[in-house]
Amino acid sequence: MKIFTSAQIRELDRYTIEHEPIQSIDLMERAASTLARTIANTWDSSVKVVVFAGPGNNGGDALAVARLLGEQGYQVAVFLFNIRGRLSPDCLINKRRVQECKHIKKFVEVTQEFDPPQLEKGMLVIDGLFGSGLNKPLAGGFASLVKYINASPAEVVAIDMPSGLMSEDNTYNVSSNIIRASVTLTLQQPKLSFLFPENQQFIGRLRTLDIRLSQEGISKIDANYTVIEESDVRPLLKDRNPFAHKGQMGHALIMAGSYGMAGAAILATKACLRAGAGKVTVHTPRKNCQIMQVAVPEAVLQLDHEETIITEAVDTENFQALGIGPGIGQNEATAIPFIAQLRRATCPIVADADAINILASHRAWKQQLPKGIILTPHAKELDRLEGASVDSFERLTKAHQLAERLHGYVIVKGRYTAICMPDGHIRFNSTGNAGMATAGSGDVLTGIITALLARGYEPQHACIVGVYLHGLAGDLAARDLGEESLTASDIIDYLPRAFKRLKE
Ligand SMILES: NC(=O)C1=CN([C@@H]2O[C@H](COP(=O)(O)OP(=O)(O)OC[C@H]3O[C@@H](n4cnc5c(N)ncnc54)[C@H](O)[C@@H]3O)[C@@H](O)[C@H]2O)[C@@H](O)CC1
Ligand SMILES: Nc1ncnc2c1ncn2[C@@H]1O[C@H](COP(=O)(O)OP(=O)(O)O)[C@@H](O)[C@H]1O
Ligand SMILES: [K+]
Repeated sequence: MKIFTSAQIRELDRYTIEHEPIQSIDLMERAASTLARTIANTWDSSVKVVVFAGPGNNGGDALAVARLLGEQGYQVAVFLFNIRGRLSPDCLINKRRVQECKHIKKFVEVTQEFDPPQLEKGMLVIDGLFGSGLNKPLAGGFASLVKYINASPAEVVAIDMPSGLMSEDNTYNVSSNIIRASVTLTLQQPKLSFLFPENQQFIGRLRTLDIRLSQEGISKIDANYTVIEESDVRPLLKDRNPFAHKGQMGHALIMAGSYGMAGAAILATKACLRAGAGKVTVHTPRKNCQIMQVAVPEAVLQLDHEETIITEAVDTENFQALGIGPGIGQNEATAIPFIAQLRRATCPIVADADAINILASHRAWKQQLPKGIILTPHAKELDRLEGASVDSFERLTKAHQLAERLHGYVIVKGRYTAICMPDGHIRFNSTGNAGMATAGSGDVLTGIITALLARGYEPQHACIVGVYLHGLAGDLAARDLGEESLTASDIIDYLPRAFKRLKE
């Protein structure tokens, strides 16, 4: 699914109007009837409704919703904010329709002074002040109105977007000037800012309503952001040749673990085997020998000559992929061979966890990374690597610039893990759940992506399939076990079911 910017939403609007063809006022009516139907399905006509409409098309939608609810017997009071004496053409038409509607008993057009209505518990506020046309954060009277609504005990339904929230960049926004909705009814497609954790407080429960914008327009407009869906992943999966032998299924090298962190090596290695690699060799400190042999008997051990940390760079000619970093620590005696290893590797690489922390404390090394490298930081690791960010948008921007600079892939892990591609595209994962917020989940992802690279997946496909499968395994595990008790090992245990589901 594509995520469009506000400029692209306007373009898609225009495309639909021109090619369906449909009058823009009728498109607004179509959106409004979908909105009104959804509201009526949740709140019956005993609820008192207060509609706040702005001067643009978001306000136009809200006015049309007010009229439609009025016609269905809801008691609706409408406040239209027309401070500059300028309404969008469709907002103006809907203002007249509301004025003519005998079911709307209270209609106030605010041009200067505003005497706010009493908002009580049990009332429903419809927020139609601003949507995707907001061009700067709210201030002044609108900011005061937002604060007033937020302070009230009434429930708030936002049309398209909570007013005050920008579609993409909220870096310089003021959170107290943004509507906190309990439900957001967004039109056609979620907006980029909805994917960020800090914005969930504004959005509440999100519902995406299909208002039948042109499918042809949607496919023609090239989006920089997309959400990965199952239908994107299925065609990427490789078959296993019935005559396959393990030598053809990819030999992966995992460099992981230090004494006390053998678990990271175990999780990455097990996940790598479960994700289909033909053979997995683990390079790990000597002291991990016994535990590795017991925990993952399928893996081949390559022991470092040091007891407790990794201190060697090794030949990768016999391997088709290298996964490096989980639990390796940040000792300088590990850091030096680590960068040597990256320079020396002849196969695709996934670098995670301490690998990223080492790079963060040796900034100059970032220029020496091989092209096509896959980095898998969580938000904090990315902050260490690229400097602190004030919000997710800024962090995503930095990740995407890093991917372009490195000609590599930067996977920022989280609820909607973002894969930043070297060509500037960003693909968001849709699978996964809060049960996966548990130590070791990231090590499992490293193992999975390493296996896919070893199997011969193109790096971009290994990233897409890897994050999707990882989240899907987590979702299938959570369905059976619940989120609370989920462990990283459960994600590995459910990988077979995730593959099976995608291959069915
Ligand atoms: N393709 C779609 O998704 C459709 C969108 N529609 C609606 O149209 C909306 C977008 O309409 P518009 O482009 O008219 O934009 P909005 O209605 O979101 O806002 C634009 C108006 O707000 C003013 N404005 C912007 N920022 C401001 C600020 N910081 N302070 C004060 N005033 C500010 C602008 O000058 C303009 O008058 C969507 O959010 C949606 O509700 C629907 O009508 C139907 C189709
Ligand atoms: N709330 C969540 N929703 C979806 N996925 C999540 C959530 N929390 C964590 N995950 C996933 O779990 C993994 C956690 O990785 P990471 O933070 O590196 O953990 P660790 O360092 O403990 O292994 C990531 O792939 C992330 O996307
Ligand atoms: K709104």
